Amino acid sequence: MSIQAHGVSWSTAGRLIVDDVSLAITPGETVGLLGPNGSGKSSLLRLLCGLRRATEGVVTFDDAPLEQLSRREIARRLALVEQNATTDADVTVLDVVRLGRTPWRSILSGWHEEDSAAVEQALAQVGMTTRRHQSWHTLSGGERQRVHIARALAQRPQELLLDEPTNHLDIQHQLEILALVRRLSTTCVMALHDLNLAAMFCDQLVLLKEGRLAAAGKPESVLTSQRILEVYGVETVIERSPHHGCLHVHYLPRRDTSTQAPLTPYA
Ligand SMILES: Nc1ncnc2c1ncn2[C@@H]1O[C@H](COP(=O)(O)OP(=O)(O)OP(=O)(O)O)[C@@H](O)[C@H]1O
Repeated sequence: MSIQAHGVSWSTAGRLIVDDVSLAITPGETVGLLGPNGSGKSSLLRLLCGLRRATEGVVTFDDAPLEQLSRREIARRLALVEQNATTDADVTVLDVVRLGRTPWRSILSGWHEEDSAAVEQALAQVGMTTRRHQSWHTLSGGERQRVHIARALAQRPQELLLDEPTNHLDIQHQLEILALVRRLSTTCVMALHDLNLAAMFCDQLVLLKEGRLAAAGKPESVLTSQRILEVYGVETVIERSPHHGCLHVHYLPRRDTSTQAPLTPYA
């Protein structure tokens, strides 16, 4: 297994945020982390990469407890793309992507051909090659997101954790970034809100409800109408799309239970 969580819990300020979560992520898989707002997705991602220390349970990488790995070992093998990460420094796109090479360099080592190749490939993968000299502060939200992903890709990690990577992206770029993530041989775990995109681009899904694991497995076993109703309180009809072959979730308007009125449009 690549990453495993064994009965992981995290509490803060007397509140249990992540509650006894166990999961096993197979190398090379793309895993979607789903759940309503506040269900603990970001917190679990932070526990998986060691930014938070579990109050109970253990996270392992290739069966080694996370605590036994040095910061450098973790930084080399794992990259995290957080939501809304920003900087006050006056840096260019290239500067940000080059930061992805930091774990591979020491104070004494120079900048190598391999570092340049990784940076160029990452810029090309997110379609930002021609923007390399643009100031970070002048980028749109979606462009910043793509540059963050390029920084993570330049790191050439074994595991890539992404917190809502499609946030700020228009639909074309959402599809492009998720297709890119899916194509990578890197193990990817990403928090997502869009159930349809999760069904299209993930091998496995992990669904959280109030910090607990509600379901985990292939999209077909996790995304059922009954479960979506239990976890999100939303009625759905789920079918296999005749267009792309993946599950498609249709969200149904709320029924007016007081009048038993038929389904009405959201508007
Ligand atoms: N450092 C903290 N101190 C106090 N509460 C926290 C802290 N970090 C997270 N929480 C709380 O834990 C809960 C889970 O937060 P988290 O960000 O993990 O959820 P999420 O599923 O990623 O949510 P969203 O979909 O809205 O991004 C929230 O209620 C949040 O307010």
